[in-house]
Amino acid sequence: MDGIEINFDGLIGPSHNYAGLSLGNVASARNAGAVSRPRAAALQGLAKMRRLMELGLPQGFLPPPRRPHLPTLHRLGFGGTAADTCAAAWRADPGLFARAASASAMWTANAATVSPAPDTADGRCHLTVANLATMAHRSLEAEDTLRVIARVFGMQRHFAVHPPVPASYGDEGAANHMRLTAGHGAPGIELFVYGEARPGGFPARQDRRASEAVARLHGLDPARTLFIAQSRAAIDAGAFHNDVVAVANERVLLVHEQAFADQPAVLAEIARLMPEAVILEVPAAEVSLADAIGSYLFNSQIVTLPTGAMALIVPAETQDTPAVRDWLARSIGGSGPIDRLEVIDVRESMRNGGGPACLRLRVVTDAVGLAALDPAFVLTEHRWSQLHRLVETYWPEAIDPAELGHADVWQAWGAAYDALDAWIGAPR
Ligand SMILES: N=C(N)NCCC[C@H](NC(=O)CCC(=O)O)C(=O)O
Repeated sequence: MDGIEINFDGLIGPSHNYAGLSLGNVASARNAGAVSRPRAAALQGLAKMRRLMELGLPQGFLPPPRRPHLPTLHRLGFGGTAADTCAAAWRADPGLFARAASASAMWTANAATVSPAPDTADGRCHLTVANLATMAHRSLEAEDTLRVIARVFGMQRHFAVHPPVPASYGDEGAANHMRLTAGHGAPGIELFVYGEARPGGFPARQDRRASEAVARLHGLDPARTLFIAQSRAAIDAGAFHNDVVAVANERVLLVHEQAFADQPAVLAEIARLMPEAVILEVPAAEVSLADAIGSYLFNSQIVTLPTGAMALIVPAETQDTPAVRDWLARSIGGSGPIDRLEVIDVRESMRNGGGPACLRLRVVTDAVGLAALDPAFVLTEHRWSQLHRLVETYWPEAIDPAELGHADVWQAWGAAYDALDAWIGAPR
């Protein structure tokens, strides 16, 4: 198969705010209560998509679901019109309203787990939507995500879309999944990283049983599938997803020395299964876990450019952290496997713990599969400009979380979703 990777970035929604909802995510906790800038946030996300398009890569987007999530507020006993429901929920419990209003679906690395066709038993690309069951605000995403993923990947000859695994087994999607392969279109090995909770420690958000279920649903070869325990040190330092301490692309694995519980055994097993793998292990002595997590070095995208060269798309925060900046200067380019560095600004998302890699769901397909995608969600230069204009027109400039439930705030979001729906062209 001639493998092509397309990234689907989450369009950052008009309700983007800092509510401090994610225990174990240090950036979310640190910025709780700060004023957010939804328009700037969405424009930063769009600029990242544009940069990847300029690098010659296909790019898609997934739209933000409507917030506040009225069905949840109704199920929680708030009723009447939308205005009544929101007013009552905000009055009764602002924290609960904030959960229903979060724009967290922007982090599409948590939308689904994707196994490309060369790895699966039936030769189709399989996607399992994540249940995101561990965090209340994120668990609201699955229903809408399933609907939009089923629409984008509706062509069943090429894609198989699975609903989330039962919520008793937390699944956070591609953020805890990596694939190593000689080339996108060749069979690969798939690595699922799960966490184990420590009493008193931060929550482990990926259940091993959920990962095993996804591997079964996708028809993966057990001999080419690894289930890897995340290190507790990483979880407790704030690596609430594996993609905060590791990232892979084709034959390259970039990983912090303290990412996995039994790292030497894991790396040996990877080398045994895939001798051509190139493992770039960053020693803790050079970049501490705290610096890795603070700068989001590993939440970078590694992409293969049309020339075959690889680029590392890093957040600007990596340049503010001396140990990380120096490691990048030493390690990228030259004789290493990653040829160039692209620094991008997604600071609004970063302040909620979402870097470049969190904002995208990568899907490997081929030219025929690419043509089968719903074109409403694939960007051309023209469609990117239209989306940019729409965000400039409708997205609010700032949100103070202390005012989240005020009617004028959430009503403005409604106008933005209506405009977006009209532009996309059909109900989602
Ligand atoms: N690593 C990946 N792939 N994704 C990042 C997700 C960030 C998200 N932050 C939040 O949900 C914070 C929302 C708030 O506090 O307002 C989370 O913790 O689930």
